[in-house]
Amino acid sequence: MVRLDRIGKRYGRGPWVLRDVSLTVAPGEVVVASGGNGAGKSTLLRIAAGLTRPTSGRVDRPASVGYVPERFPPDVRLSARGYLRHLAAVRGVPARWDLVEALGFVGDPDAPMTTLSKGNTQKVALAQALAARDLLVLDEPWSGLDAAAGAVLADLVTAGGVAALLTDHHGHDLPGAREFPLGAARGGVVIELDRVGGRFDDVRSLDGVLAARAVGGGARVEVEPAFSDLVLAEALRLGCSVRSVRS
Ligand SMILES: Nc1ncnc2c1ncn2[C@@H]1O[C@H](COP(=O)(O)OP(=O)(O)OP(=O)(O)O)[C@@H](O)[C@H]1O
Repeated sequence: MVRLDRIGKRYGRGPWVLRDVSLTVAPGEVVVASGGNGAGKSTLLRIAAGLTRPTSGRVDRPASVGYVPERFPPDVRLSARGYLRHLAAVRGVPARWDLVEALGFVGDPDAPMTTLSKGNTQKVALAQALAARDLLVLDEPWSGLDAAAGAVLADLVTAGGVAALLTDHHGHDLPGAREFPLGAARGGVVIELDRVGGRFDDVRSLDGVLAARAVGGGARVEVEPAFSDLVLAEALRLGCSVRSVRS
């Protein structure tokens, strides 16, 4: 499990990005950090993974942590197989090429990573992280994945039994996942919708939507308070029904 206790973070003398944030993610639990752009989600994940030091507060993290950054470093010269082997050796975990295959990798495993497509690069990055034994920290892990790989990833994250902390701008449906709102989303209005179905992307892209998550056939949407009437009206116009509104 990972425990963040009253974490604060500011970069240099800049404003506080995180203040007094406490979060525990237990084994088998999936937590999705949510909030608008700049709310501090990636910062929180980097702190949880041990890549950024908090300015205040304390972090207890387990030994075996897998991390996927929002953007894959562009200068990795290794092949896909070489990269996986290298990171597995560094982290003391097995090199799980089977996970790369499960995600539907297409390409030459021995070609340089720089020649792979974005989605196939992401599959290799995910596979090295998913080999971790205790904690997964995944920043926008669906980025670049096709629908089939995205569904496999959702299964791997929820069935793994390890603690998982992630971000997901696209609001994938992850059964049992808990949301952890940050920044502006804390003051947002939460609207729960039914009968969203295939119109999820239309709802998510409405003006004023800070975060949106598919839940079954519906959605949970966090909205800037000034836009809540507009979002409600547009959601109804799209054919959704409103289950609840909370501010
Ligand atoms: N290395 C850095 N140096 C200075 N400021 C930074 C650094 N990294 C992040 N920040 C600032 O911290 C704030 C939070 O950034 P962060 O990337 O954690 O937000 P986020 O919620 O992940 O945003 P997004 O949804 O846009 O990815 C932003 O104002 C950002 O400019």
